[in-house]
Amino acid sequence: MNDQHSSPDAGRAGRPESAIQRGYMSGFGNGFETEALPGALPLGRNSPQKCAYGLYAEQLSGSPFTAPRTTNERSWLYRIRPTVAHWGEFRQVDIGLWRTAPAVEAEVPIAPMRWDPLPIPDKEMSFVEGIHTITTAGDAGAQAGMGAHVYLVTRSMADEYFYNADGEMLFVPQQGNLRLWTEFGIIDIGPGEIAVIPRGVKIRVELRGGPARGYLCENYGGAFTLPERGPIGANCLANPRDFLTPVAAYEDREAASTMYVKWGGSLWAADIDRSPLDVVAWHGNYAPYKYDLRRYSPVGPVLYDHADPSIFTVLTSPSETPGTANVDFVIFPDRWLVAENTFRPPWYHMNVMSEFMGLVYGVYDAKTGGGFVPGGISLHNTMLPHGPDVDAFERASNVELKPHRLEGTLAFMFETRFPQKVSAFAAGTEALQKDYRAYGRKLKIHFDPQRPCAAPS
Ligand SMILES: O=C(O)Cc1cc(O)ccc1O
Ligand SMILES: [Fe+2]
Repeated sequence: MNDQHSSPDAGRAGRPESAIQRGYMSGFGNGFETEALPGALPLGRNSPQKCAYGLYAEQLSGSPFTAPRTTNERSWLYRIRPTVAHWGEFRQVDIGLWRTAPAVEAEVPIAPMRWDPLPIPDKEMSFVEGIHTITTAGDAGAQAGMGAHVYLVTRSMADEYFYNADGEMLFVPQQGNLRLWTEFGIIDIGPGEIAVIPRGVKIRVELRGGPARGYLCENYGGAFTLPERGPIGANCLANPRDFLTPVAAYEDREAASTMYVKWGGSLWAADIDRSPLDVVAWHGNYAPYKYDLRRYSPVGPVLYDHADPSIFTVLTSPSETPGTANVDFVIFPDRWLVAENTFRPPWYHMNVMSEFMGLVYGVYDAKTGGGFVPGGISLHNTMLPHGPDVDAFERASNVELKPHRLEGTLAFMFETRFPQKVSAFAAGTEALQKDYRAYGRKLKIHFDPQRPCAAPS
């Protein structure tokens, strides 16, 4: 745990070195308020002439000042030093395999693509070093689109901090547990959970236990929010109360450190001499959060047919066009399948949105023939045909249709309005499955003009 201790303990000059509070506040997009020292948060105002404890006030704006109320996001941070005082001389450093849209590096085949899980290397890799971009879409500079990455982490960041100016980051852990030390407090996540770190929020990513692998959606567009529920009403899907935002926790710590910033598609580094995670209190609605995907309450067809996957949207990043998401984060969790006289897995389809999929655990019901395994990735790009593999088709066409519980499974999709470009790394890695492009050709012809009745064969 580095040299943080439980709160508060005496450090240099008898001052507490940190106040490490653990805990979360419930709700989505609330106006939260939290303080790690009593009275650190100014009452009834944002900018007192002098802040309590000699803190500095700083506003972090996630939306334009003038955004409508529903999308207006900002927080007030009361910190030991404002961010500008943590600002060293930045130099551009190697960004490794992290790419930012627009990044046209490889020919994108007009074919479905699939990858085996990227192996976790033996060498030491921090979160910042371990980002492997698979696809990019849109244009980060235009605040549209996303990057879809796999992170491989084998070491904790130590005296290293990071913030992303290019997008907010949605973590989808697949293996191993992470502790996200953020300016706003501490978030622990593992497989089955997600976390969202808004654009500009400083973090230090630590391992809790063994190495970690997961997926990361870098959303360049509008902040993720909950989808409308329409006629579903006030309950089910992802319920706001299950989203958890950490309580304030700060470090008052001097140490030679490095601040990394991803800004304009490049990685920048500066030497700093104090922890920038020095926010003693904060209030506002722009803050990181986590969510346990197993709390998701799916709603689906209870009589017949297969509904569009939008029923499983956990979070959506809207674009300016209604109903046309910059990115949707959609999951395929445990649930009952009960539809009568129905081909229950996903249908064959072509989609104007492009689909990046991952598997956290279990088996995905459209791909029962193997090849889409936990930690793996598939890409079904704009208007490219896809659907169940031959195994899934034959099974689901012939199975006796009793109520069936899909158990121990969690697949997800980053679905964007933009076509996805494949990174040179993803196009060239051994993990790319060369034979996946042909899976559709294994489907048999069942057509028989003499047999109008669709009885199972
Ligand atoms: O292609 C996929 O596997 C994802 C998906 C699932 C589904 O149930 C309906 C449409 C869709 O794109
Ligand atoms: Fe699809």
